[in-house]
Amino acid sequence: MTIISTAGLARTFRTKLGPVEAVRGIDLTVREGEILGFLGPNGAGKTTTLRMLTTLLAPTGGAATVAGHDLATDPAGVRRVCGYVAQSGGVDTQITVREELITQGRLYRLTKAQAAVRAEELARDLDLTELLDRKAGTLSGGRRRRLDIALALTHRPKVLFLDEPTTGLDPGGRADLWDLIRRLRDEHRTTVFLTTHYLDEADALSDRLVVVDKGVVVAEGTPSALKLRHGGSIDASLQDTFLAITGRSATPADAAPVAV
Ligand SMILES: Nc1ncnc2c1ncn2[C@@H]1O[C@H](COP(=O)(O)OP(=O)(O)OP(=O)(O)O)[C@@H](O)[C@H]1O
Repeated sequence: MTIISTAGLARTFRTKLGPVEAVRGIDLTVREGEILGFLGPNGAGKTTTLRMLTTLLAPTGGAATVAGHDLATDPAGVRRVCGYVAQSGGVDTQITVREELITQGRLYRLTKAQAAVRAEELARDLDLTELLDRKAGTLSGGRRRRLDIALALTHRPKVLFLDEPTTGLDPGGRADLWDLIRRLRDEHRTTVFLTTHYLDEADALSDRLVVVDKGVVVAEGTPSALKLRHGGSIDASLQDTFLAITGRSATPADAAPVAV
């Protein structure tokens, strides 16, 4: 079943130097319960698309629905079914993991008691139980990212949007996060829409890939299908395949070692 569908989704920014067509017309579908890897070179329009699909940014053209809710006419409905973890912000905070989780629950209008129960559930699901009474600011990068994901899952969204979730993590932290993302799909049937610059990550995690360049979709399919079609063979690397599709490398923000 289709859970996200976009048609000609577009966003032009007005700047002093003139209009910037960040997203020129994205047509894509995402199926319920899949992990979709959303790839593209720097500046291709990935974050802008994510921000539109999560209602943080209004489109200037086209249309989209998320779990049956129309972006333009029912943004509150879209927000109810989405969780969004933005690129790492490096937030340092003096409050505990438990307090962060409870505050988030309260923002979603849970009672104090419900928010406390939900905090425990989320901590259990995301292996944060031992850390509930630690100050959030003292967590390692990987644990902080797990907390960010826990916060985004407070209202049990059907779709989780992750913008470069493993950037800056060490190999162990990346591997843990991959396991977590797979578990969300397998145990909760959560649809995961993620962007990454790490092609090994996209290859290992994604059920399907959508490649964007200059604000439009330039290729889509399973990792194997894309390798066969664009890389020349099913054994081609995703690096070579990506290069064949876009003419550019995926230019990771830093050269992270491979997690397996
Ligand atoms: N608020 C803004 N005002 C003007 N231009 C913007 C704004 N936000 C993004 N852009 C431009 O839109 C284009 C797409 O940006 P976006 O951040 O969506 O790309 P991206 O694919 O996520 O890039 P990266 O991989 O580097 O994170 C870029 O040229 C960017 O400079």
